[in-house]
Amino acid sequence: MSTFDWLKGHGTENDFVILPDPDGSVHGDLDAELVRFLCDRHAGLGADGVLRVIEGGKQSYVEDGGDWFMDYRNSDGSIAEMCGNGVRVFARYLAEAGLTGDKPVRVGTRAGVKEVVQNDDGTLTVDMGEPVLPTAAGIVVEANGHQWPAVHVDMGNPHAVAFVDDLREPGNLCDQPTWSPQEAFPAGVNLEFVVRRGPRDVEMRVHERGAGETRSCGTGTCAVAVAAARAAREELPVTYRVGVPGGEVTVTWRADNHLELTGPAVLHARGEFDRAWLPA
Ligand SMILES: N[C@@H](CCC[C@H](N)C(=O)O)C(=O)O
Repeated sequence: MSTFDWLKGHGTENDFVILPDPDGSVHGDLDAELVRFLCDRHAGLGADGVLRVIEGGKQSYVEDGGDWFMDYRNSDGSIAEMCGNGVRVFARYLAEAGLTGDKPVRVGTRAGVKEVVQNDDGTLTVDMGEPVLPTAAGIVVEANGHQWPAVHVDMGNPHAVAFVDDLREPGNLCDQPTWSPQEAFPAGVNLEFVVRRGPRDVEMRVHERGAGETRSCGTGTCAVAVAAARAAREELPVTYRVGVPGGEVTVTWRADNHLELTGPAVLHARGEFDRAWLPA
């Protein structure tokens, strides 16, 4: 097929191109070059990542694809296990396309199945599962001539959380911040820089693996809430407000050790793309 449908959506301004592909036949294995082109903010549609929508039973990437499988790609074409803002936008798309009912939708990801519910106030809540805190200590993150100790939190995808005095300290984040030891994150890492604003209230910036600085990162907000709650020796359950450049979300670390992420998700454009427009 030379043309295909696309939509755009965002969650706290972490933005995505959505590619409906119910039986997986429109995009095959999804070419990394096509992803890079679609995400290009000058020559393409512009986005932090791509959410391909495949029926759970029609994909072959994971054992349990849920009701619908979210095939997530970063803007550089790389594959990521999970995306906390993306999964809400994904569920919003399913609802607006009439593909789900009132029940929670089970979204398959490379980091397991995530249940998403729509709330009466228009937000969506995702059960993000349990955080993993690898014991490795001594991780140091460096950006803009500053160094900070960082906490490793795995949310299905890898995060390093650094508490800073001022969110301006990491600079413009155009360059990839570095970390050591390198072996701590052999597959790369998402880096969060955080300040405390008050009790259970934090603000962050993020440099995403495979995308650069973005205006929000849902898995990153969960990693930050975990790092902040542990540092404050909070008892579970505990809820954090996490501010990001593109808005705010809430993260509840439940007594059963699961994290619940609640935030907005909107669709804001749609169209048809002709493969003939791809650069030769
Ligand atoms: N923006 C996402 C995370 C997307 C994947 C990430 N860049 C990675 O490579 O792990 C979110 O909202 O969680």
